Order: sequence, then structure tokens, then C-alpha cells
Amino acid sequence: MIISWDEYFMGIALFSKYRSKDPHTQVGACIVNEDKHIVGVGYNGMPNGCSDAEFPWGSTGEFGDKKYAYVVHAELNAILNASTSLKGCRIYTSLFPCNECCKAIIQSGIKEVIYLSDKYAATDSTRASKRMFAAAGVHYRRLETDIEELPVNFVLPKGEREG
Ligand SMILES: O=c1ccn([C@H]2C[C@H](O)[C@@H](COP(=O)(O)O)O2)c(=O)[nH]1
Ligand SMILES: [Zn+2]
Repeated sequence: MIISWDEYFMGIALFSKYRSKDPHTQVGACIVNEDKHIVGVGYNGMPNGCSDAEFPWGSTGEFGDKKYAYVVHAELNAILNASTSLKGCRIYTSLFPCNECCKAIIQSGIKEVIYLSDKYAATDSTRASKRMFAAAGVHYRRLETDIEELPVNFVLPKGEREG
């Protein structure tokens, strides 16, 4: 199987999301520069020093009892983890960016967003993101692919196993 660049970078975003402890929505993001070099990756997780085990992952109750007060979004983490200027870069993200990530994407100089799921399309947050991206000239598109699954085997074929 040979995959396209878009599928490859979205694959990295999808792989990254499995690091997230969010029990409901795991999100991964991968930023790529004009030379097709990966310059940042991220997933939705608690800030440094805020234990995944101690901070809440639920989404009900008081403000302080919900994950939303604390979690750093995948796209923002990818931006903050980036090693270089993001001017002209593309971001691959498994979920369409919320309005807060949208602002960070625009301000960082990223010029294109490639997403997979738009499951919150009907929300005010996503509508605001689309409005801001359009105004700021940040292009967005859904990943086009025929691939349903990308198998990754951690178990080596018999002939390649040790012992
Ligand atoms: O742009 C976004 C929007 C959301 N996320 C993260 C934040 C949360 O951990 C989940 C959303 O949780 P729900 O239970 O689906 O409300 O997704 C993100 O990383 N980037
Ligand atoms: Zn966000």
C-alpha cells in the first residue's frame, strides 16, 4: 500500500490522538511546513504538571469539575510544541478546530487546515471558526481519501522475530 502525503500527515495526527486520555473525544494534530517537514504534533491533554490522573475528564457538573476548564486542545498543543515559525504551514487535525484553536491557528501564520471529522459542525464554536478562517484567508478542506483503515503491525512476521 502506498499512501499520499495528505494521508501520511493525517495518519500522524490520528496516531497522535491515541496519546490523549480523553475518554470521549481523542484529537490529534500535525503541522507540516512548505518542505513537507513535520514541525509540530499534539493531542488534547492536560497542561504540564497537571496530572492526567488527578484532573477531571468528565463533561458534567460545575465548571471546575469538567475537563473543559483544563484541557489543552490538540491544535494548540501542536502549535506550542512547534520548533519553528509556522508561517505558510498546514495543519492536519482529526477534528475541525474550535474557535479558540482557530484563533491560535490564524495568529501563528498557518495557511491551510485539513480535517477529518466535523462532528461539531452545528455548534456556534465551529461556525465562528469557519467565519474567522474565511475572513483571515485560511483555507480549510476535508481530507479526501478512499482509505478506511491503515493497518499497523507491532507483531513482526514470523521470519523477522527474534528467538
Ligand atoms: O479544536 C478542538 C476542539 C476540541 N478538542 C478537544 C477538547 C476535548 O478534550 C475534546 C472534546 O470533548 P467532547 O467530549 O467531545 O466535548 O476535544 C480539541 O483538541 N480541539
Ligand atoms: Zn480547540
